[in-house]
Formats: sequence, structure tokens, C-alpha cells
Amino acid sequence: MKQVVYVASPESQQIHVFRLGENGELSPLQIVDVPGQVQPMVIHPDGHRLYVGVRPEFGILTYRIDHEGKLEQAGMAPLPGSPTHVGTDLQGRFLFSASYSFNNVSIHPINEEGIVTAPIHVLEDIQAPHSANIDPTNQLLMIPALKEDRIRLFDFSLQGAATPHHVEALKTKTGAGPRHMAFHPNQHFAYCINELDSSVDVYQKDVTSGEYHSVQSLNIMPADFKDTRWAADIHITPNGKFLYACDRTASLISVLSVSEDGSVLELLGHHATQTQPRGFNIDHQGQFVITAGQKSDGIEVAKIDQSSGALTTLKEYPVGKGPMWVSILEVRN
Ligand SMILES: O=C1O[C@H](COP(=O)(O)O)[C@@H](O)[C@H](O)[C@H]1O
Repeated sequence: MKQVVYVASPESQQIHVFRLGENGELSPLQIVDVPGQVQPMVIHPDGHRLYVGVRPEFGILTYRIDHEGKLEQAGMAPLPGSPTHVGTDLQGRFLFSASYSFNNVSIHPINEEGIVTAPIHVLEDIQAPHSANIDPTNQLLMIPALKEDRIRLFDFSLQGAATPHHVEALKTKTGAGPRHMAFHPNQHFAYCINELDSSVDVYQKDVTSGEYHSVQSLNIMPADFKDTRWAADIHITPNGKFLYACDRTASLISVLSVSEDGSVLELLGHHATQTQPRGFNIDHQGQFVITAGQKSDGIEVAKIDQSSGALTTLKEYPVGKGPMWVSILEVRN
């Protein structure tokens, strides 16, 4: 499998592009100078476009991805707020941009050329939305609103409209600060990392009603950790066996096992990683975790032990300044 890694570094306005070898070795492919501070990124489901949010002129840049994984800018769409997180629906017809500081989430059509266009809907008055995640049905938009301690729920239509779901939201613990989400490959469970108390909540989808409800909340920090909790990102392996979540104060990745059905998480241990890990990702074969250190100006590739889930650092690589987002492409020509 041919894979390509993209790392966004806002302070130096760059995207570093690497080829990921089967042994976890990264080889430089390209360094893209971005016209703006590049933060969140997402790859189109067809693998042919990369979308990135930029500031201080708020916008979504579309990059064409060539057969090797190299990027070429193809468009720029305006945004109604600073981009904190971007995602697409599962068919790749719409892009969602969540703005933490502007309390909104915008919905943008992706045109026939794969280019993101101006928003057709803006969901306002969501307090500090930290991400916008389409669930596996492609019909429910889940928006962790950090300052509401709720995951707001919206029905998403084929036309790209989002209307409040009849269950308005999923409530977290007070002061938890819901942030990023991951979905089990069996499509029955969603996991949300809470920034302010560094916990992970497990939500089960009822097979009959299709509604999510909370089934577990788990502390991801070491028992003796006393400092300010500051969690950031969460990802699950493609086979659904292990879940990884990071905390920036501790510069740790927590390793969690996922029960066979997806309902129960268990904290297995911690992996010391790059300083202030704000973004990381897992490759498509579930072999490696690649983590960006916002304060190390570098990334590391760590190998996943397939039976224990434990991480072993293979190598570190310098990138641009303040790296905070990692996206990984499976090249399909
Ligand atoms: O991770 C964080 O993100 C929010 C919003 O960040 P931005 O990328 O949209 O500026 C930030 O305010 C918060 O303090 C921080 O923990």
C-alpha cells in the first residue's frame, strides 16, 4: 500500500509531504509554502484532494493531489470564522468547518472538480465548536461544543442542510470540554475526547432507535498526574482494537484497548511523545502512529505492537514551526 503523510505547520505556513514506507520510514516528497497559517486538514474520501483551513484571511484552500501524493493549489473558498477543524461528509459532497472562536460551523459544497466553494449554511450560536463529525450513516452531524459541555446533534440532508436533531445534544460531565471524535469501524460506537478533564466518553448507538447514549467515561491520564489537563486528539485503529488519545501538558499518548464489540475501553499505558502533541494520526494499515509536536517543531513515527497496542518510537523528523495537524493518504491511482 502506498501512503503519503501531510503535516501542517501554521507558524512557518508550510505543509510537509512525506512518503510513508512499509517499515515506517518517511521520505521527503515536497514542502508546500501555503498562503496563510495552515491549521486543520482533511483528505477528500476519493483521495484526490486535500482541504486546509488558513488564517488570518479565513479560508479553505483546495489542493489537487497527484499520483505521487504531491500537492498543487486549485482553489480558495471564504469562511465565516477562523478554521479550527475541517471534515467532509462520507460521500465527499460537502465540507464542514468548525470555528471555535466564532462559535459557528459552516457547510460548503464541494464542486465537480473537487473544489470547496462558499458556504451554503452556517450554524450559529454553538459555543466553542471544536470539530464537526459526520456519523457513519452520513445523516447525523455531531459537533462537540467545548463551552457547552455537550455534543450538539444535527440531521444532515443530501442537499447539505443541517437541522437540529430531535435529541438536541449529548451531555458530557460538567467542565469536561468535548473536543474531537472517532468512530468504531463496526459503526455502533462513537468516542469523544474531552479537552479540559482529559477523559474519553464512549457513546453507543441503539440498534433500534439509532440514538447515541453514553456508556462509559474514562480518565486517560496517569494516576499521579497533578498538572492542568489539556487533551487534544483521538484516533482508533482500522481494526478497532486500539484507541489512542493525547494530552498536551503531559506530552503523552494514552494507549487504550477497545473491547471486541467496541463498548468498553481500558487504559493500557502511556507513550512519551513530541512536546505538546496537538494532532496525530494512524496510518491506513494500522501499523504506525504519527504525532506532531507543536513545541518540538517535529514529528515522530511510532510503531504499534499489534498484540499489546504499545507504541515504540521509530524515528523523529523535523518539519515546519508549530506543527499541529497530521493527515495520511492511501494512494489509489
Ligand atoms: O486547542 C485549542 O484550541 C482552541 C481553538 O483553537 P484555534 O486553533 O481555533 O485557535 C483554543 O482556543 C484552546 O485554548 C486550545 O486548547
